[in-house]
Amino acid sequence: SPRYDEKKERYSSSTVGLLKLLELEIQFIENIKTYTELLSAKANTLQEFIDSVDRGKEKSVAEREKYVSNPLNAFGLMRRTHQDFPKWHNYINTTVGKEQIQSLDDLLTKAPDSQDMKEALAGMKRIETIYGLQSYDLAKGRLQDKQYNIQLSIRDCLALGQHKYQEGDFFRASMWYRMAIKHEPEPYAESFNEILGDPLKNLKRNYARATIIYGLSAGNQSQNTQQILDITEEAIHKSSPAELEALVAEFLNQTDEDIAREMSVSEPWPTPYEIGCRGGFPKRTNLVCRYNSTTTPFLRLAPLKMEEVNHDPYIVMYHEVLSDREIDEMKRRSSKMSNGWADQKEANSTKIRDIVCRHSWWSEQSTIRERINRRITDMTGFDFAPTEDLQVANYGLGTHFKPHYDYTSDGYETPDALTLGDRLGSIIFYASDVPQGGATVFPRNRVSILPRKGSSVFWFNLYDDGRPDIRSQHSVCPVIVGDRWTLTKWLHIVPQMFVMPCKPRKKSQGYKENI
Ligand SMILES: O=C(O)CCC(=O)C(=O)O
Ligand SMILES: [Fe+2]
Repeated sequence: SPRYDEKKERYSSSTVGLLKLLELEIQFIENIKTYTELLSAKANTLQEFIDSVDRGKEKSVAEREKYVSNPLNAFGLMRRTHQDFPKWHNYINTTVGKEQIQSLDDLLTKAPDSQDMKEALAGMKRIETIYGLQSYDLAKGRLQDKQYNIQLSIRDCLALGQHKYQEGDFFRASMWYRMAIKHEPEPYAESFNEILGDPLKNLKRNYARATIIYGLSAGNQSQNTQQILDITEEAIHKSSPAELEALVAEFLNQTDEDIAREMSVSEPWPTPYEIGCRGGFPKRTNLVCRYNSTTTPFLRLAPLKMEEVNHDPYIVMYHEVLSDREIDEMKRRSSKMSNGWADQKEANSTKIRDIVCRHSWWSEQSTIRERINRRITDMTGFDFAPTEDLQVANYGLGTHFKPHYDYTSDGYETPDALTLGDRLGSIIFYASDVPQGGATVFPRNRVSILPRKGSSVFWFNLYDDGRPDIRSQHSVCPVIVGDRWTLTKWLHIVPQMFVMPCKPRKKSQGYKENI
């Protein structure tokens, strides 16, 4: 596959990008609307011409003879065919809406490329698998316990099925083909299929194929995938169209729920990360909320609302620490965003990278940035220059951050690491609410935090003696519904030398050597 083009506009990985894509579609349709109006105007004019010279009345030879026998008719006929015909011919030959066609050409160059489409498919797959959602719910606008008045089209279901098939996920491929088959006919299918292709072509065959492959591989671990593909191909090849039709009818006779349950028996158990994303961690009862008025002298005047999230390792939230005005300004100052990768180690690989979100460094000097940096010092007691950069992130379609560690020994190349040392602590400000999905999960501590606009979460990545604490592993669950914005600050160890006492490490902390 082609190398990733870093400079190309990415739409799928952030709501900022998706808004640009929506704008692109609006402009595309606007141009077609104008083009269609011009096309209708031309057709109207031609209809007026037809009406003005309607020759329908002179049907028989006798009538025609009578018509041309009159000099007034004969002269008119001569003049029209000599003078007017070439002009009508010219008119017909003129291209309608040249300007609009040019604009459509230009807009097409900005359309998402295949990488962008792959990222969107990967995002949809994350929403489906990490939350354990069913295709029949997704297809009908049901996301978890919320029903939306949105339906996927036949072509949407088909594209999702084809993606799963290519990925070798035959269970979900089969389910999505099934959704496409069961989809009610779409309006204008006859004319649209001429242009877009018929989505039902070979669909039943592909449904049967995916279902058989899944059935064979679920019940038979001894054969390899290629053997199973060959056996399936032979079986399908041998079946008559009527036999294939009967087989599909048999599958379709079962309910979606039954067939999904039957087929999902060999699906793996959810991982702790997935359980956290699904809200499956037990509720905590031994935690308190209080006002923090001790970290810095300033806080004695303006205490912060603090909520304990976890005692060991220490994870804490602060509420009402970022105002709407600050959020607006933060967004205004972060227009140029680039893709982040969930797996930095594969940064040079040509295969599709796991997109996190779009982010940018807020590196321009501003009083508001200094104010937020000072607030971080108030919250954490950490010392650093109030002119340090902050990172802004915006998530998109099913984008996520898989479980990782913020300390540099996990392979993150940070330019600051050499001068500032490792990332001792991390603080995330939530700059938006996220209605569904997008939790920050600490799988090893069974902690799941739902983003709340204006709140922040703070934790340590290292033990007191500076060694990595694997319990700080955390992740961002895929966003299902919402516009997730965050502001991140990594707190480095070197500037803390005079603030943090260097305590010996406790043996009881489950410390693991060199991970
Ligand atoms: O946004 C979040 O909740 C966490 C982000 C994160 O882990 C990171 O940027 O390193
Ligand atoms: Fe992180």
